[in-house]
Amino acid sequence: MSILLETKNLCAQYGKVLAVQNINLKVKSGQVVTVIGANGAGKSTLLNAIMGSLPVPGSANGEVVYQEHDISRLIVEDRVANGLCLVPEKRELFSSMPVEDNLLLGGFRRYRAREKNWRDTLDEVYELFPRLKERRMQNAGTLSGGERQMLAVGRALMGKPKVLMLDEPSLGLAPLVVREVFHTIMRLRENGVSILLVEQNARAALQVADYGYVLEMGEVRLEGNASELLHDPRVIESYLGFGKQDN
Ligand SMILES: Nc1ncnc2c1ncn2[C@@H]1O[C@H](COP(=O)(O)OP(=O)(O)OP(=O)(O)O)[C@@H](O)[C@H]1O
Repeated sequence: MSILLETKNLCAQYGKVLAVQNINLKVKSGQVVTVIGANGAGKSTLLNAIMGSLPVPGSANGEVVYQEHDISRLIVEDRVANGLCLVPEKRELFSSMPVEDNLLLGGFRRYRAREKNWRDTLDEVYELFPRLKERRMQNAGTLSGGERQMLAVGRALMGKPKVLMLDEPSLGLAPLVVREVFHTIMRLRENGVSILLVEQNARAALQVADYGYVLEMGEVRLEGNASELLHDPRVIESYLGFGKQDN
């Protein structure tokens, strides 16, 4: 399996505060890789550093290597054009616009690049999320939490990303909807999308992932095959809870 995305000694800071340091992470083609960790561990910062979307440009150093090219100096738009896409924790939908317009905006870059058949992806997204098709004329701001999450993922898929980065996709969702979200992640993987998944719901994340990293205070403390991490006493004690089933 070839390495699609890799970080080499990636660091990011806010002013003088180092929020993530020396992260060496790999996403191989077709894999789901998860980064788990407590509040404030640096998970979102890591995704933003990979995407080039930190609040202050240039506040990351180290390398982001994508398909063997160092992309760490590219602006966000160019990283998107290369095939990276981030669904941020806040989803950032256009609330006063209908579902379908939000989705079409996700394909705007491909439209502008005169990519043929870019609109066909809309049917693929509707096939994956029939609920969005039913609600395609409804304003995004009136959707339920789970539907908003589907729309955020659907909009990202309209750009045909090769690596989809998801920041806490299960946040604030009811257990049944969380299950649906993780089911979707498995379906995306079957469709050939590689996924970098940041989650506080460690158990569910490790259950769908191939490989995992445990982030503590900005540093990788543990890494390994997800199935091994699920049984690692340190992970169980700190992130899974004694005998606790999240879903
Ligand atoms: N814009 C910012 N300015 C200053 N400090 C920030 C900023 N964003 C995040 N931080 C700090 O960086 C650290 C890492 O935050 P980050 O949001 O990456 O953690 P996280 O693991 O994603 O947490 P959570 O699970 O709560 O979302 C925290 O101490 C946070 O307070």
